[in-house]
Formats: sequence, C-alpha cells, structure tokens
Amino acid sequence: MKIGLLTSGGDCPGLNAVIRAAVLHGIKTYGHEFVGFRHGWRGVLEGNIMDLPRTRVKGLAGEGGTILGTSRTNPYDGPGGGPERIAVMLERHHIDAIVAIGGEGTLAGAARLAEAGLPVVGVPKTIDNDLAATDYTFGFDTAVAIATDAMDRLRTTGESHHRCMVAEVMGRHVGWIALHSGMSAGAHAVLIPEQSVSMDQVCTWVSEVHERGRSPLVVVAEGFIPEGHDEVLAAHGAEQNGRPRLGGVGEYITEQIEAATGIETRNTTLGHIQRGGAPTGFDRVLATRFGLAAVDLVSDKGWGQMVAIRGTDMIRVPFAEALDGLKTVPQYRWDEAKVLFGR
Ligand SMILES: Nc1ncnc2c1ncn2[C@@H]1O[C@H](COP(=O)(O)OP(=O)(O)OP(=O)(O)O)[C@@H](O)[C@H]1O
Ligand SMILES: O=P(O)(O)OC[C@H]1O[C@](O)(CO)[C@@H](O)[C@@H]1O
Ligand SMILES: [Mg+2]
Repeated sequence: MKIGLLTSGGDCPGLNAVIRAAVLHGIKTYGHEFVGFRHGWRGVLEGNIMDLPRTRVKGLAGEGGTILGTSRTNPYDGPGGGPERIAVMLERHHIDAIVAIGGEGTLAGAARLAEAGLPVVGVPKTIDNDLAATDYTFGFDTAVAIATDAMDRLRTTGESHHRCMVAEVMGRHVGWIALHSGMSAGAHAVLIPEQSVSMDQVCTWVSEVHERGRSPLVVVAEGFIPEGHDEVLAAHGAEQNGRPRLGGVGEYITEQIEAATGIETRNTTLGHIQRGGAPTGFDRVLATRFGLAAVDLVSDKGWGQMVAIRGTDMIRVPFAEALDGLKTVPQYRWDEAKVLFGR
C-alpha cells in the first residue's frame, strides 16, 4: 500500500516519532510505501506531497516539531476540498490511505471523510491531553516536564524576593497541564477551566502562604475563567477562524492579587515553550507505539478508527466514540490537589 501521513492542528513533541515509527514498521513489516502531505489538510487539498523513504525518518524519534509542517486548514474548504475531490487526488497520486495525526478538530475532519467513504485512520495528539478516548496523548508529558522545570525556577527567584509568582500554562478547555505541573512543582494554588474559583479565594490562599514565610506560586491554565466572569480572557483577540487566541489570564490575576493583598506579584506566561523542543522519553515511546499501531490499523483497513492507549494497551476506537466529549479533570483529582493549596 501507499500511505499518506499528515500532521494537523497545533504541533506537539512526538509528531516526528509517530512518522518515524510508522514508516519503519510499514516498510519493514508490510512493504508499504509512504508519502507525507505538507502542512496538514492543506497538502491534501493542494496535492503538496513529499516522499518519505526510510532515510528521511532516521533519527527523528527525539526531534521536536513535525517534518511535514502543520496547519489548521479544513479539508472541506476551498476548491480542492471535500471527499470527492480528495478521492480524485488520492487516485491521481496512487495513495491508498491517509493517516491523520491531530487533535479533536483534525480528527473531526478525518471522521467526516471516513464516513464519506475515504480510507482514513487517526492518531490522537495534543499537549492538552483532552481527548476522552485515550488515557494519554503524546506531548502532554513533555509539556508538564517543561512547565515543572519553569516553575522550579520561578520558585527560587520568588523565594529570593519574597514575591508571589504566577505561571500561566496552556490548557484551552481542560487543566491537565496546570494540575500536573502545579502538583509536581508544589504550587500553592492551581486554577483550571473546570473549576470556577473566586479571586477572593485565590488571594486568601496567597496570603496564607505568604504569612507563613513562603513565596506563593499560583499556576493558572489559559482557559481558566475566574468566578464572576462570563468568558475566557483572550488578551490578543480572536484568530482568523474566530477562535479566541488565549493568553492573558495570568497577567489579569497577577494584577488582582497584587491589588488585593499588597504582595508584590509577577506573571510568567509559558506559551509555546511548552510545545517546542524534544519530547520526553515517555512521549517518544507513546508516539512510537501510536505510529506502529496506526500502520497495523491501516494494514487491516480499519478505516474510521483511531489508535489510543488504555492502561498500557494499544487499542482501536471508532472516530465517533473518540470524539464524543473532552477528557476534563474530574472532581476527585481537583479535590486531591486542593489539599495542598493555601495554608
Ligand atoms: N467538523 C470538522 N470538519 C472538518 N474539519 C474540521 C472540523 N472541525 C475542525 N476542523 C478543521 O480541523 C482544523 C484543526 O483543528 P484544531 O485547530 O482544533 O486543531 P486540532 O487538530 O484539534 O489540534 P489542537 O487543537 O490540539 O491544536 C481546524 O482548524 C478546522 O479547519
Ligand atoms: O499555536 P496556536 O495556534 O496559538 O494554538 C494554541 C493552542 O494550541 C494548544 O497548544 C493545543 O491545542 C492549546 O493549548 C492552545 O490554546
Ligand atoms: Mg483542537
């Protein structure tokens, strides 16, 4: 078979490890041939394709980013869009299958195309770890490691100045990165989209920590909405597709904390640092296993499904099930973390 790989949506450490594992396994085990679509679905619509021989993927397991490039192009948009035109393009290039590596948006597009009869399978990716059908997505562990390291550093400078330090991390709809990095760095408050917390409560936690001689560390996910607010704080407005460009809530709560408590407070927004660079060992292994499993799925013609990890097992999940809701931080995980906040 000739298999076309694409990476779509925000990039994520581990994408290259998926590509490498898929190509190596596909060539060695099945004798498949591989190409890559450049820049996500845009490469599919424009027929922008690169060859992926074995030599092209060597040494890729530990490399950040994606050698294919990525975009947020909708496969139904534009003159080349939609299942009929994509089918023509696949035929023209003798491509038998598409492996779409992406988040819930990318996989929603893949699901529609598969429903329309195209040979598409999926590999889940996102640093946010918010896909319900899989216990973990690669990129998450790396983001948590980067954020933890940053917070360890914020704590030493915070202690030196006896300041309150705020760290804003990614997490559009869910607080997994905030929860895990906050817990691992010993944060005194963690604010996540799933839990509405008042600024009064945040300031109480901060004051209690400050009064016992420590420098408070507050971790906030970009999608956190303080109690009394109706929507996310998007200091940079909206993107082309209307989606709010998040970032700004850290600065907002910093000002509020300083004004209400009188404690000198500084914000650091980690932003895309969390998505850059080499994946951790955990993410390399997970991404590699996803790449291997995706090739097995294609070889079985398991169209309309994606690979996932449940416990330590690689499983297959129909797109419809995979896209049925986000994996939010459950109440018990928040209650557990909250024991360590404040005094
Ligand atoms: N239902 C859908 N049908 C077709 N295309 C879709 C659909 N939903 C989203 N898309 C397309 O998929 C693109 C990628 O989705 P999105 O930007 O949410 O990234 P993602 O793959 O979810 O990754 P992440 O959100 O983690 O960066 C969107 O920009 C949009 O063009
Ligand atoms: O790179 P962009 O397009 O600014 O997207 C940022 C978004 O992507 C993610 O990193 C992954 O979905 C979100 O946490 C964040 O809101
Ligand atoms: Mg998305």
